[in-house]
Amino acid sequence: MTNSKSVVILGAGAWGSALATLAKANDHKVHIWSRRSSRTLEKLVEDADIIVSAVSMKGVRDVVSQLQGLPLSPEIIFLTATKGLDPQTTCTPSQIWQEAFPNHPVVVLSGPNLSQEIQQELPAATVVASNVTSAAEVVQLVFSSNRFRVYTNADPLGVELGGTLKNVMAIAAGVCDGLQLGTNAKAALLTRGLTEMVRIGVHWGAKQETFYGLSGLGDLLATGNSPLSRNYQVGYQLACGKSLTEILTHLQGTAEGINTTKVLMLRSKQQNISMPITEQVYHLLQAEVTPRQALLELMLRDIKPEYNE
Ligand SMILES: NC(=O)C1=CN([C@@H]2O[C@H](COP(=O)(O)OP(=O)(O)OC[C@H]3O[C@@H](n4cnc5c(N)ncnc54)[C@H](O)[C@@H]3O)[C@@H](O)[C@H]2O)C=CC1
Ligand SMILES: O=C(CO)COP(=O)(O)O
Repeated sequence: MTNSKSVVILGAGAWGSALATLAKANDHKVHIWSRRSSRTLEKLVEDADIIVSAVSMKGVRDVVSQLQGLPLSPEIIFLTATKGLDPQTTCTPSQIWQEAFPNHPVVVLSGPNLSQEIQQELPAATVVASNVTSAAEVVQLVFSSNRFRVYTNADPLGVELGGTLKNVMAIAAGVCDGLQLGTNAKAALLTRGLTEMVRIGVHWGAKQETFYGLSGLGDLLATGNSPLSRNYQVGYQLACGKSLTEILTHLQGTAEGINTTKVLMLRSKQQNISMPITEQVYHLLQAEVTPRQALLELMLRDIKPEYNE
């Protein structure tokens, strides 16, 4: 197949494996690399067309610096699928990739994509976003199929922040369900959660409308309503009385929302952005409030108009 691409996926976790399945099903040559791989990164990326980063946030700087020392073809497209924020700089993963590889196109992939459903071959849709449209279109072709519908978007920051900020709201949604607060409360939480995501995202330079698409609202609905989401599980189990340490001992994989909440708190304080839900999730994760106290704090805030806060 002439359009077959060589795709190297960094990270053999749940998401890296699911992305590998999708690209392989389209007859692309796929190699997965992990810290435990026997093949060296240098050998693997030799003929790569696309390097996909599907490591968790804590591994991003590490893999970036490993690649920086290697001779890479100038044609290589970097695709980042990590949903997190750098604790040191508050940068997004794509900003880290772009800074390290300024002459390569960087594409962001994000959407309502619970990996277990994708591995079960259930249908899903996602977004690939880049400042370089042609690179986003190459990635779109690599992953599109009759069970994975891929849209392009020209707002990489908005697409990336949609998938990242929603993890904090997914923790809150898990709390809401764990406390059995009902459908009205859940609808209110997700709607006000989206408002909060838009507020911070737009302040950081993303486009408002991006948050109403698949990577914002779409992912918020998926993870805020699914026990398959690790972030939702953290919130749900906190509401059931477990400690964060206990939850993390048994959790399969990474719940990025925990780190993201801390980074958001730091940045929103510096920039004076109001983020009441994120703030309560933060206090809850620090064990400074109980789930019920966090709920009361939110319900008893000053009353105000729905918009123009
Ligand atoms: N699982 C899912 O449904 C989805 C996950 N994501 C995002 O993808 C990222 C990865 O998630 P999962 O695969 O689910 O997590 P996971 O915990 O299953 O896997 C994380 C991977 O990162 C690797 N890693 C961590 N630190 C590293 C380092 N220093 N060097 C090399 N590799 C390192 C781990 O070895 C592991 O392979 C997260 O940011 C997550 O938010 C995005 C969409 C869907
Ligand atoms: O981002 C995801 C689905 O789109 C995965 O959510 P969790 O990381 O909470 O499992």
